[in-house]
Amino acid sequence: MMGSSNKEAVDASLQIHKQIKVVFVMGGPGSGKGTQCSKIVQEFGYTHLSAGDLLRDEVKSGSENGAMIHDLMNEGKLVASDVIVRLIVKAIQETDNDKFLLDGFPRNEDNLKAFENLTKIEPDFVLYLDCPEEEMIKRVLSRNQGREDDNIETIRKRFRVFEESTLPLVDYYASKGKLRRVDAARSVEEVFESVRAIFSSTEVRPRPDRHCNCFSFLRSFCR
Ligand SMILES: Nc1ncnc2c1ncn2[C@@H]1O[C@H](COP(=O)(O)OP(=O)(O)OP(=O)(O)O)[C@@H](O)[C@H]1O
Ligand SMILES: Nc1ccn([C@H]2C[C@H](O)[C@@H](COP(=O)(O)O)O2)c(=O)n1
Ligand SMILES: [Mg+2]
Repeated sequence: MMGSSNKEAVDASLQIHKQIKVVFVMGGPGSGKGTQCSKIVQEFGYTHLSAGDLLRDEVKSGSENGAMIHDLMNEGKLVASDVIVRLIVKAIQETDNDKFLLDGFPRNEDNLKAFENLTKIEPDFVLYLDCPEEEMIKRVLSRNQGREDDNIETIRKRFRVFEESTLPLVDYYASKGKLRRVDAARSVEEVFESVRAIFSSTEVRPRPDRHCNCFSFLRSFCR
């Protein structure tokens, strides 16, 4: 066991010392979080951090937590908050970008508290991909990405965890006015139309007319 002062020192070294913008991307298993995040990355330049992928990479790396993470994921259960939060913070520290999509995080209140305690970061907003369970089950069962937890028994458990632990957080962000809900039961492109509108409205864009005027003034001055 790590002594408490030693643990505080490790926590301090994990703090994020840069101004960053974070968007939480929430939705049930198979709602399309990963799919939409890839498109947001292409169009808006975010870095995509999938909590599930970070855990799967940790299992593959053969780390001391790997076996424990593997077993929990295959039972459809959640991994301890400090484990996933440390992986997310490390990934943010190692990335030279200032805006991040946290896909599949937070999954419960304890995840959120651990993240807030360590980083003091509040999400700009929360994107929620709202999809009926039958559609999500259909998508996950035909995903074919070799995920061990994509079997009907584990999927059912993942849905129960989503309903019991994650949906209350969705309601919490709705009550704070931070939730951006999208109907995810449409085609990938239709869903992205709605997602694009949300991200476009939050981007601070340079005012091109002012820049153009400034450059044309400089050009005429140098002639
Ligand atoms: N709008 C959509 N319509 C039809 N299929 C979709 C749509 N969005 C994603 N899919 C497909 O559904 C499957 C699940 O999508 P994706 O992996 O993006 O979901 P996810 O929310 O990240 O799931 P998980 O929480 O299990 O990681 C993939 O095979 C993907 O290609
Ligand atoms: N905050 C998190 C995120 C994910 N997990 C575990 C449990 C999930 O079933 C699994 C796969 O996640 P997905 O790729 O479906 O987003 O990872 C967790 O314990 N805590
Ligand atoms: Mg995913």
